[in-house]
Amino acid sequence: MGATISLNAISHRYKPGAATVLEAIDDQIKSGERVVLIGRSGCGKSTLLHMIAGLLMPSDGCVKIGGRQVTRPSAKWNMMFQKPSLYPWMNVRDNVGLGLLFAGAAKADIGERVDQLLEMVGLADKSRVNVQSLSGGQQQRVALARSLATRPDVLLLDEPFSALDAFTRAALQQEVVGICGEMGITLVTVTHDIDEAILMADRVLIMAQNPGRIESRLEVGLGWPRDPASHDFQQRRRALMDLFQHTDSVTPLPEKDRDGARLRRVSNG
Ligand SMILES: Nc1ncnc2c1ncn2[C@@H]1O[C@H](COP(=O)(O)OP(=O)(O)OP(=O)(O)O)[C@@H](O)[C@H]1O
Repeated sequence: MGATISLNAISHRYKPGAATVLEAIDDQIKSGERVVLIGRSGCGKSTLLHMIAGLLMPSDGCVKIGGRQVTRPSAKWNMMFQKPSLYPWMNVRDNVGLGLLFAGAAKADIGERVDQLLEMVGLADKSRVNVQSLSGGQQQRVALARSLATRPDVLLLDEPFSALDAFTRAALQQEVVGICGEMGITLVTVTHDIDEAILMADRVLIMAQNPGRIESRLEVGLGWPRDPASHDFQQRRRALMDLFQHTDSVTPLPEKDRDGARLRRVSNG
């Protein structure tokens, strides 16, 4: 499993004559690679992720997955959002199995696959529980299991852990990276968080805004699992912070954002 993703000369305006949101985006993501898109709010990260998911077509250029142009969503490239968007009237296992049901899988196969997935995400004992009675982190695990059910080649995450507490977030970051590694899934994650980027990426694409573009790239070059307290992790974190600050300095920021940027720089050392 896994598939290459090529971003070919992508530019985008939401309407003819409107501002250019993305300009000349080019990148080749290898099969099984874990890539993080990072950048300031509004630089076009989600727009680009929606294009990879086939939810939005670029004005110019194209996305290819496994060499084929993406023109629509598919169960082979699944997207997970900040809010898990589960069906509140269903229990855990029915939510997880829904994609397989739509894909026409046999009931027995669905049951077996759902059991495996619930085991994988640590929710085997919650199988018959209604999803509304789960914590935010548990609901995200259900969404993760549902995303993995159709054995996707590509998993796309749009800030999926930002609403969770720090401990749950750290556990899920490591789990997702580990599961995608085991299954060979190509993983693209959007985040604002420098630590999350170093924790989850083989390679980080740093985006600048006005118009949105890839300003620089960082090969993280650390093994798995990663220890945020280690010297090497902290060294990569600083390298990414430097690139991020450089990107800020070449991008004129709106006045209202400047204090926030300065504060973040101070607090991140
Ligand atoms: N449906 C839309 N119609 C028109 N403009 C849009 C639409 N969606 C996003 N935009 C604009 O495109 C730009 C990029 O938005 P996008 O959500 O991709 O950025 P982002 O980097 O993901 O931001 P954030 O980190 O805040 O989620 C912004 O200026 C936004 O206002």
